[in-house]
This record gives sequence, C-alpha cells and structure tokens, in this order.
Amino acid sequence: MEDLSFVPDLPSGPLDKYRKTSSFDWKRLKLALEGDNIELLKLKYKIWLTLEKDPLFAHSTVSPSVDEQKRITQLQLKRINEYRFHTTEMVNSSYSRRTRTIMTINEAVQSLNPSVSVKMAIGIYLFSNALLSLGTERHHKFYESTFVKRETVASFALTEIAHGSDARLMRTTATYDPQHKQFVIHTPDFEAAKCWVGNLGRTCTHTLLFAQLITPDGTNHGLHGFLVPIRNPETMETNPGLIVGDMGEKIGVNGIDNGFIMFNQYRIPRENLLNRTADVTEDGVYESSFSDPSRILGAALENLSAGRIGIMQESCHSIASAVTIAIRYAATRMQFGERDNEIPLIEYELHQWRLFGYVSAAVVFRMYIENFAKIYLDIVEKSNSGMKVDNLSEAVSEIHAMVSCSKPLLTWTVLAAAQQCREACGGHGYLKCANLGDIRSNHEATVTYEGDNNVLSQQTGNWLLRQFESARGSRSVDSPLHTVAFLLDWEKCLAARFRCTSTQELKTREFIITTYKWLLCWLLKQTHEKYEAQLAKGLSKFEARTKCQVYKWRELTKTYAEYLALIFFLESLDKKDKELQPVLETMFCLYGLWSLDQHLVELYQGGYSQGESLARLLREAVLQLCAALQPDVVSVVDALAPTDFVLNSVLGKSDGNLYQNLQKAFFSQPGAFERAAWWRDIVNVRSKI
Ligand SMILES: Cc1cc2nc3c(=O)[nH]c(=O)nc-3n(C[C@H](O)[C@H](O)[C@H](O)COP(=O)(O)OP(=O)(O)OC[C@H]3O[C@@H](n4cnc5c(N)ncnc54)[C@H](O)[C@@H]3O)c2cc1C
Repeated sequence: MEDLSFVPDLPSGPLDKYRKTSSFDWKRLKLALEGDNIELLKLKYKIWLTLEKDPLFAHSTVSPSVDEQKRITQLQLKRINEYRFHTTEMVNSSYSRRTRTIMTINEAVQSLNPSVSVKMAIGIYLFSNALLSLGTERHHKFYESTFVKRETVASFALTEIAHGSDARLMRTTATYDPQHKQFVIHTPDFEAAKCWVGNLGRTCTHTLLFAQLITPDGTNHGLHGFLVPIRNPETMETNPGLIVGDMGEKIGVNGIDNGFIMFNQYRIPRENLLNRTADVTEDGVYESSFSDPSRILGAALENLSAGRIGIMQESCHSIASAVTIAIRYAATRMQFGERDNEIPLIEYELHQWRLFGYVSAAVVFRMYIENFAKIYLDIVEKSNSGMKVDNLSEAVSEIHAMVSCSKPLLTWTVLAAAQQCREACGGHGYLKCANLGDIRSNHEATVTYEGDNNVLSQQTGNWLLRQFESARGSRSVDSPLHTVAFLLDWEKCLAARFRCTSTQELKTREFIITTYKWLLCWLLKQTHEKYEAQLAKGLSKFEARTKCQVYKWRELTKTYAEYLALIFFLESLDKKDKELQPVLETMFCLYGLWSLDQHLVELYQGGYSQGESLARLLREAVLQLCAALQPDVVSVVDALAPTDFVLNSVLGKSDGNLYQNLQKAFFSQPGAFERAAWWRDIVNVRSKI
C-alpha cells in the first residue's frame, strides 16, 4: 500500500465525532480521487505547502483594489513559474504525461487563487497548445518562450463586441499584402473590436488572434489564427497601430486583466499565420488541406476541448471547497433541541438533502473527469505521434459532443452548489472570510467563457440526433467511446417500464442506468420527431433547431451529460480499493437518483411509469441514501478538501473549532475596534444628549 504520510494528518477537535463513524480511510479516498496517481497527489501538496510559506500568497482580510489584484495575480504567476513545478523532465515528457501534470498544477493553483490559474491557462497553456496544433516549425520559438522558458504571457482573442457565440461572423480582417509579405490586421469599427480577452488589458505581450483571412484577389477564406505582438516586452508599451484597453471591474476573477483591442492597418509578418492547415504563399496564393473553410475553424477551435476539460477540472475543485466548508460547518453548528443537547445541522434531514446531493456530485464529477481526461489525452497523444487511432474522426466528434454538454452540466451544478452551500452556512456564510462568496463569483464566468453553456450544448444535441437517425436508419452508430452504443437497441430500451416495489430496487446500478437509457431514447425520439415536423413545415435546418430547444434538445443534452458522469464514474469505481467501494456506491446511487428526481416529468410524460410509486419510492430512496451517507460525509469532504490555507475559510477549517476561529477572524480584522476615521462627519455637535 502506498505511503500517504506526506498528506498532513487532520487536527483533533469537534469534527472527531463524525470522523470516527467513517467506514474508510479518508487519505485513501483522496488518492482515489486523484486517479490513484501518487506522484500527482504529491505534486499538489508540494505546490500548496510551498505557496503557504511564501508571503506573496498570504491571504488579505480585505479585498485589494482591482488594479492591485491584477498586479498580485501577475506576480504570483511569475513566482509559480520561478518555482518550476513544471520540471524539465515534465516539459520533455510525453504529451499525455506533460498535459496531465500541467492540469494538476492548474488545479492546485485554482483552489488557491482562480485568477492565477485562469491567467496561466490562457496565457501559457491555451496559447502554447494552439501553437503546437495550429502552428508549424516557424512558431516553435514562441512555444519555447511561453511554455518552456516562461518569458512570455499571451492571450487568446476571438470574441468581438458584437459577436461572441457565432464565431463565423467575426469581422476583424487580416489582408495579405504580397509586396511587403505581411498581413494587415484591421478592425472596421468598434463593434468588431476584440473584447473580453484575458491578459490583454495590462499584461500580455502577444495574442493569438482569430481574423478573416483575405488574399489579394479579394477572397475571404474565413477565420484563421495569427500570432500578433501587442506590447514591447521590455517597456510594456502598446505597439503603434493598436488601441488596447482594460475592461475594468468584473463580478469575479478580478485578478485577470480582460481587455479590448482595435487594429488600425496593423502589420505582421506573413510567417505569423499559424499555417498547419492552411497557408498563403509569398505571392498571395491560398493553399489549404481542407476544402471547406468552416473545417479549418473547427480544427482551430477543437483546441478548446483541452481548455474545457481544464474548466471542468477546476470546477471539480470549486465544488470540493464549497461542500467542504458547508459540511464542516453543518457538523459543528448546532440549532434547536434542548439547551445542553442541541442538534448539529448535519443531523437534520432537510440539511442533508440540501447538501449531500452536491457532495455526491463533487465525487462523481471528479472521478468522471479524471477518467475521461485520461482517455482524451491518450487519443490526442496517439494521433499526434502518428499512431493509428481507430475511427479517429468519429472519436473526435464524440469527445466534442461529450465536452460540449459536460462543461455546462458541471459548471451549472457547481454554481448551484456554491449558492446552496452559502445559504447552508447562514449569516456567517455571507462573510467574506467564509470564502463561499468568492468561490461562487469567481466560478460564475465559467458558464459563459469558452462557449456559453446554452449554445455549447446545442452541439451535443446535433451529434446525438445524428447518431439516433443513424441507429434508426442504417442500424449503426459512430460511437468509438461507446457512450451511445446502446442506441442500436433503442426500441428495446424504450420498452422498459418501472416495476419496482421497494426503494432497495431503486438503489442499484441496474435501475439507474436502465432508467437513464430509457430517458435518453425517449428524449431523442421526441426531439427527432419535433425537428422533423418543423422541417416538414418548410423551415430551414437552423430554424427547425431553434424550435426544438426548449424541453427537448436542452433536456436531452443535460441528461446525456449526467449519464456520462455516471457511466465513467462506475468504470473507475470498479477499479478502486475494496474498502472504498461501499461509500462510492452510495455516492453513485445518490447522484443518480438525485438527478433522476429532476426528470420525473419526462418519466411520467413518456409513460415510463404510471401511478404515484415512482415519485414516492425515488424520493424515499434519496432520503435513505442521505441518511446512509451521514456517518461518512465528514471524511468524504476531508478527502475532497485542500489544505486549510488553500481552503481559506473561517467556517471550513479542519480543526472544527468554529467559534474560536470566528472570534480570531473578527478580532484580527484591521481596525475592527477603532473609532471610524470619519467619526466627525456623523457627530451632531448641537446634541445635548
Ligand atoms: C470572464 C470572461 C473571460 C473571457 N475570456 C475570453 C478570452 O480570453 N478570449 C475570448 O476571445 N473571449 C473571452 N470571453 C468571452 C466569452 O468567450 C464569450 O462571452 C462567450 O463566448 C459568449 O459570447 P457572448 O458574450 O457574445 O454571448 P452571446 O452570444 O451574445 O450570448 C448571450 C446569450 O444569448 C444566448 N444565445 C446566443 N445564441 C443563441 C442561440 N442560437 N439560441 C439560443 N440562445 C442563444 C446565450 O446562451 C447567452 O445566454 C470571456 C468572457 C468572460 C465573461
């Protein structure tokens, strides 16, 4: 058995009461949540314990000004680079190992300061990844300076003021000038200014720009990626020909300097076109390995899959922190009962029901994404190294469909969890030093960036419907990852009916998976029929899709994402330590039934069940599972939690000394006991009282 003594023991205190009832060793679960990769778990602790000792990472009790947050974030990124957690050995290792390690560094940093991890993800990883996949030899020096030497911080400029979700209609142009062998970048008006670009406002020296490529004959070849210098790296002055600004204060991640930019006939060398899939000769002739320009954009944006997986991993860490704080608070906070025998909140069924579903989501999501990331990295590695990957293009489409619905499911669930955890900590949860407010507002933007959730999940619907049509027609599906192989038996799946008579029968893999398959087939059939009916009315495919989103397409993609989380979790569960399997099985059933509870309307509407028993038994089973989880739940969050320094919550400390910690926080608040500096402004001098 691996030696886990590098994970610090937890202090003894009021939480012991619930830790003693646990059925498993929390450190073993912690390792399991890290994909049983002890090196990665060690790296995470090394990062956390190193940064804890560095004054640059000390938490401030009051929010610094927005500008100061940007300065600190940039300095923290610089310091993290200097610590070289990304060792030379790691930098030179295989794609899969290198990327998994980067992801771990990112996760560790995100739990401490999400602005730093976003800055790092865009400024280093997204940029350097794009150079590798879209660029060629000639761009390698930029990869070296960004990823290997960490001298450059970059940005990713796609969104424009008037166009975000529909990238095809972006209006920034890059026109080739054969005489000077340069591209001329131009912004026609403010509506075409690039905006929201992270790191652009103050700190980046280069950007990866997406602009419409126009050749001298006037042909527009669609959006392409260009490497564009923005600032002089020595003076940080913006280059002439650019209008660059910072977008100002946001409602979260204020350490990131999101910016806007307008180009005025700004020239860059021809070589700055990222030319792996398409190039322009010196004379201005366009050459591409794709005949369809939209496929070039598709290939370019495919890069975002790794970024979206990164967002999901970060989300898993945000929900882990949120539920840790709320559960530790619930175990130490008493309300009602007798004077000397008050009841801890965690004992109340209502409180369990509000929180435990999110605890199970935190565990299920973490193991799902861990498992999925491995498969994803393996496929990319094989394909990059020229090895044969069976059905590669089908696998890429399936992965894109999976990512496009899973990022919405995870980011939305985490947002709801953060809000519920905040409320579950009552008034004290509203304190800045509880950290739930920051977790929530720093997380919130993930539902929008790298693809707005509502728009992104529509792409999953397209893929699912294609598979359904193919299963109905030619009796085949393109699902190399086997996520929808069951559609070949869609009629059989749809014939399933609810026949359980006890909650015991619902708390099983078989019931949950069969019910999900029924739901998916039913939602697919319904969506397909509605879509076909719209087409039959003469609507275009685009118009027909817009008429099928509500209650159909959207519900379908959410259900598919939940199903993915469950099947990938199960696959991991079976490989885990025997001691951990019972609690993981409880998590599986709780997440599965808690999610199915939200689909009762469809289950009845589609005739899966009649009468009251499904709703009654399902809800009874959820409550039974909450009760069953209660003895283990404090240890589950111990396994999910980062160190106390990283968690940074007065309510969530692992010693459980809630009131001593609160007193310390109140009493050490700067100026807490001082007369207000503005006391004269409020004194009524004539008062004789
Ligand atoms: C903190 C933050 C950081 C960001 N960082 C970057 C960055 O570094 N680089 C970059 O290029 N961009 C960045 N963005 C921009 C981000 O990627 C876009 O905001 C996002 O893609 C959504 O585009 P939009 O804002 O234009 O929304 P819109 O497309 O205008 O969408 C508005 C609303 O309309 C809905 N909607 C749109 N189309 C449809 C439809 N067909 N059917 C139904 N509903 C629809 C959407 O669901 C959404 O709720 C960032 C944004 C934020 C908030």
